[in-house]
Amino acid sequence: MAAWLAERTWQSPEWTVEELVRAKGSRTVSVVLPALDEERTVGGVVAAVRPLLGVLVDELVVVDSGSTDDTAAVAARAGARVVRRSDVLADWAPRPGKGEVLWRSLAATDGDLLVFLDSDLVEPEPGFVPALLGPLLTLPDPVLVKGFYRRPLRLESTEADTGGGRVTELMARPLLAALRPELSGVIQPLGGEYAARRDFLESVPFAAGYGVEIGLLLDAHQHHGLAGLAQVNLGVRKHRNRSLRQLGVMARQILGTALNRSGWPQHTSEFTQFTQVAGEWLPDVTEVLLADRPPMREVLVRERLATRAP
Ligand SMILES: O=c1ccn([C@@H]2O[C@H](COP(=O)(O)OP(=O)(O)O[C@H]3O[C@H](CO)[C@@H](O)[C@H](O)[C@H]3O)[C@@H](O)[C@H]2O)c(=O)[nH]1
Ligand SMILES: O=C(O)[C@H](O)COP(=O)(O)O
Repeated sequence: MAAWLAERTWQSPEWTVEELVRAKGSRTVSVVLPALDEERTVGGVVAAVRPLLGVLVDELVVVDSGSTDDTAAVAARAGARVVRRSDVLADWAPRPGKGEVLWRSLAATDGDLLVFLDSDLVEPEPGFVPALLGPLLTLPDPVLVKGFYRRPLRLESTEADTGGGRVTELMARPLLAALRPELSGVIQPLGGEYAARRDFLESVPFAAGYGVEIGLLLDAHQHHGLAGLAQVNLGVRKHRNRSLRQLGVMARQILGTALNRSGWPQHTSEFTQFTQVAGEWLPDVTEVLLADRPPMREVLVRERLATRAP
């Protein structure tokens, strides 16, 4: 792990866009933003990537996860192509959650490399995309490049605040240390800003909901070893923070995916939390979906066969 950390961690990524365009050659890049009700922030994230379109980036797609606000219109106005989750894979009824739209994005785009960025980022940096692409474009072995950053807990936090990433620090990193200690050098295992090779992404299952990042990390390591992973410093990341209660459900989903990848299969789970109503503590049960979607390569082969059938 120490050797990987030294060799595959870029503390100050310095690739220029020109260098990366040269290294890219004939390969293509799709940038994908999953979005559920992000009308306030999605335009800013699209605007941060838009200047790279036609230069380093070949397509910029917002995959809408069933928003009921103005996310799709705002994203389109800012210059992204908007894909609704029901626009692709018509035979697969959409499921809720982030993993579902990332999985569908593989069928909605055709870049050789994909970059995922969350659309709730506040003050996103234009340098995120070039930095994430650097290791994929300049080295032969990485298949997955994770971003890392300082994470303030609140948008209004001071410069020194590092209190964010509660699920990351209190669950995901301890869990990896127990289940897959080789991955202890990954600074932000859950981060939503990462880049990957399409051939890798199409070869693995996609976990439901918020399990998708830990699933991809564990699978990249399982199939490609530490050499398949890299991480780059993206500076500071601010986002819309969720409540502790919402993070509890997220943590259950991430735990389910990690256990699925470790020989304890789980497909759904009832997760009970408690709320105090008029002095009484009442249970509140959430059905947590833990089932994976199959590798997209298999799905596309089946789709092609179906369209060829008489
Ligand atoms: O059903 C959903 C839920 C979320 N999102 C989008 O996914 C992104 C991240 O979702 P968010 O709820 O903001 O997650 P975080 O609280 O930021 O959780 C962190 O940890 C998660 C678990 O690894 C990752 O999925 C996130 O990217 C990462 O930022 C945002 O753009 C959302 O709009 C969807 O598209 N569909
Ligand atoms: O990545 C995480 O740990 C969760 O998104 C929570 O992040 P926060 O504590 O910064 O809200």
